[in-house]
Amino acid sequence: MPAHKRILLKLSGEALMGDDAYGINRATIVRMVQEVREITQLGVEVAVVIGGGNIFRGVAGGSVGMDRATADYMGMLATVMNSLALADTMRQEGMTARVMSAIAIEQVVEPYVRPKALQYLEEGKVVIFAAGTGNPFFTTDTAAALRGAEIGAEIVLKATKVDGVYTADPKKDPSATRYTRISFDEAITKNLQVLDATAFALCRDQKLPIKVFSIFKPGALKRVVLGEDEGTLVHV
Ligand SMILES: Nc1ncnc2c1ncn2[C@@H]1O[C@H](COP(=O)(O)OP(=O)(O)O)[C@@H](O)[C@H]1O
Ligand SMILES: O=c1ccn([C@@H]2O[C@H](COP(=O)(O)OP(=O)(O)O)[C@@H](O)[C@H]2O)c(=O)[nH]1
Repeated sequence: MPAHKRILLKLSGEALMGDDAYGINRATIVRMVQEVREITQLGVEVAVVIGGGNIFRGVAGGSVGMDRATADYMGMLATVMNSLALADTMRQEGMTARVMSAIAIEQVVEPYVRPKALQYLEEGKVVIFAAGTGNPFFTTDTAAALRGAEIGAEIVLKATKVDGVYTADPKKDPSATRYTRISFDEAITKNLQVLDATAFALCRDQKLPIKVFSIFKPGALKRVVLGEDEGTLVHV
């Protein structure tokens, strides 16, 4: 029995690269989609927000002198590309997915309309929210928190490059240890960077728990959905 009826899954854009230097690695995206298919087969309603860091990261453009807002719009367009790739891979794997964009780009994908998203979810379709929040200076983590709250998801699942929230950045501090659970307040006070502060604050205010787990570990998503011990739960 799944532990949740409706979830918001945040997939790292950067993880789509697999072992490549940039872009979308075919084997990686297929594997991710197959994992999502497994949880839809459990009867879980799945909405997805995907990042864009494998194609473009706004802060990187900003750091080389590009106007930050322009760079961020490029980042949002990168998430549209990833969303289209994800939806198409889902189609090839026998699933039905709908992409909805936060910025108007209607020849390409339909706009985000909340009641329509809810309808798709009730019909068992996977809904992929593209273009983040539609606003520069935000991240796709914040988009995941926002859409998660809007659609009444029971939890935000952040599938990322690390297998949970650590006492410090595990890539910089090898002695860091992983939390099994941590409260929002503690994570904010300790300034733990695995989700940005805006996303954290939004989830805390809305009492929307977050589970952080590895996107690279086969079977981890299913284990999370079944409520098994996996990753880190950030709770109220
Ligand atoms: N306390 C921490 N616990 C876990 N990861 C952390 C922590 N602080 C920083 N990080 C870093 O956060 C990164 C994941 O966050 P992020 O860059 O948002 O990834 P994503 O591509 O999923 O959006 C990890 O690669 C990790 O190095
Ligand atoms: O609401 C949003 C979501 C994303 N972005 C831009 O899109 C990029 C890609 O998203 P993100 O870095 O969150 O992707 P990920 O870390 O998952 O690869 C960000 O760097 C921002 O430049 C934005 O401006 N507003």
